[in-house]
Amino acid sequence: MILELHSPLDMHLHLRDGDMLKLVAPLSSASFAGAVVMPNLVPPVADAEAVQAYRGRIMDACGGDVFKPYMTAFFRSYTEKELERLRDLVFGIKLYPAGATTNSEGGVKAMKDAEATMAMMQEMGIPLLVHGETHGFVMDREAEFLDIYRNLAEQFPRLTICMEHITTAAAVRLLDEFENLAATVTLQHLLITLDDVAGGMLRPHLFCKPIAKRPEDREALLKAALSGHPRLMFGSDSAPHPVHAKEACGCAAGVFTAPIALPRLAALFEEHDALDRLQGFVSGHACALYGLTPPAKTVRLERREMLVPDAYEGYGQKVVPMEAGCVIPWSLMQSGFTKMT
Ligand SMILES: NC(=O)N[C@@H](CC(=O)O)C(=O)O
Ligand SMILES: [Zn+2]
Ligand SMILES: [Zn+2]
Repeated sequence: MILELHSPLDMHLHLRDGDMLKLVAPLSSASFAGAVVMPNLVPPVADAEAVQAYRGRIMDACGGDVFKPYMTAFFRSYTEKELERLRDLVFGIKLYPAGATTNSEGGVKAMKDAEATMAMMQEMGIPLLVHGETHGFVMDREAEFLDIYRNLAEQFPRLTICMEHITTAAAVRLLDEFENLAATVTLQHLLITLDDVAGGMLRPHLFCKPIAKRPEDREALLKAALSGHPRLMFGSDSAPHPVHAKEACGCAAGVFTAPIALPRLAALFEEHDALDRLQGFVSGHACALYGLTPPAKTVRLERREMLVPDAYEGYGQKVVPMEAGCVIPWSLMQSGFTKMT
């Protein structure tokens, strides 16, 4: 059986930089027609020059693959002039609460400091993407942030606000309270709970932020994704860290899923008789919501077993994927169609 996906998009992707970028970019450009690339580099991508330079490095790393990076800038207080330059260069601006996750120390310390920039973004039609976590108890950080989302959605009704990588049933419910809220959900949060991360031996390659939550949260996320919720999109949040940073006492937060994302999503949606909803989840909803016209790219999957490598290595980097060593019943078909001829 062959499944064709038209212009699949990853709406939340970390490509990193340097040698790691060279290793992981082709693993995304092989599967997707484009991706929303996160700006949390060191230093963060926080001005027009940095956005343009990073885009160039990403395109070089993707080789000849048909792949459109939808760039983002790291949220800070921008002047109107800076935003006017950025709006033609970025898909959106990504807000990190200071210290909430990887490379977010330079993020927003108090939401009130962010309001002036958000008001201008609303007028300019620049989407706001948010890592929605407080600094509370680790299992409550997203739930506590929902009031902030509610206030922002009310204060800026014409601003599209994307709740990135939602992990709770409460966030799914909030999605239906405001038309200007959207959300991405990762592969891992449709599959695992905190029990998979820490219920037995601690599994560093399943640790990410926001942390995986309870079974009822996973069920709510899965139900919304399988039902084709029009404002819920796939965003892998594929977040590669070198194996020594994951298999460590202080384990970096991030799950690396880019190479298995589409085959594993096909298996999941097939398991729930929802394969017909996959196209919308990985492309249609995002295109409709944001008015995107991604490059035409047909990605073919076939029902042939894929053995997930123990690691991906190259350019002096080594990254362990989720489900390393496991068998997925779907595979990406190798086809020349995805290369620029
Ligand atoms: N999700 C993660 O656990 N980590 C991401 C950052 C982020 O998306 O929060 C990363 O860049 O490593
Ligand atoms: Zn995040
Ligand atoms: Zn992320």
